Amino acid sequence: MCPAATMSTSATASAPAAAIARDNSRPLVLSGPSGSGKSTLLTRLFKEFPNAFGFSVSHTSRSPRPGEVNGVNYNFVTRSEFEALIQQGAFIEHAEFAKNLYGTSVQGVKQVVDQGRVCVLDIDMQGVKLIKKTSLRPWFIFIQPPSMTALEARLRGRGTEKEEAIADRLETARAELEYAQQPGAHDLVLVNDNLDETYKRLVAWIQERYTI
Ligand SMILES: Nc1ncnc2c1ncn2[C@@H]1O[C@H](COP(=O)(O)OP(=O)(O)OP(=O)(O)O)[C@@H](O)[C@H]1O
Repeated sequence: MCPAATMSTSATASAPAAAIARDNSRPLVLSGPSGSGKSTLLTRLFKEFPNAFGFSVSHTSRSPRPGEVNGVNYNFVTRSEFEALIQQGAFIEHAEFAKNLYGTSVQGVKQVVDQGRVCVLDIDMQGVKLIKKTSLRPWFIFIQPPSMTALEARLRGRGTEKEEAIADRLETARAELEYAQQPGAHDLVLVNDNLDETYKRLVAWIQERYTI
């Protein structure tokens, strides 16, 4: 994997478009500290290109809530089915929350590709490390906050976390930023200072690699 290109709104470096084969079967992985702007950027992207992208449907062992549809909100399976899938190596990542298992499966990613969409994964650093062990060949984008101070301000400004959770997220962010410094960790590092500029650079980079 090539060293990541780092782009802030003032940088211009990018690989020549002609050198890269467009391949919509390659998943697009977005990672970055909580509060760095992943959801904001993805919301814009899905709105501008409504038919181009899709999220994979996760598996869960929890029961469906009223209105939830199997295969749409989640792939609902029993706990023993979930555990069998773990044994078969079906999951890129899985975790337990409130006594229920949740996971992202290789099959779930392939389903999105089969629907003719680019599969987008918004995952954390552990997920990035795990997906690298699969045969899915994703592109990796890291959304970097301009500074820890800015990240803290955004997390507070969002108003969705308690003070303790903010401290936890900042601690995790330090580890994620450190990992992102390693050569080959990501294909693109986007410093999200000016949102409009970051979004433009994200779209330009995606359009060099996918037909959307
Ligand atoms: N470039 C930017 N400048 C200023 N504020 C921004 C910018 N990008 C995003 N924000 C704001 O920062 C906050 C965090 O962004 P967002 O929720 O998209 O982060 P996230 O990376 O998806 O976090 P999480 O992983 O916790 O879901 C939001 O309130 C968003 O409006």
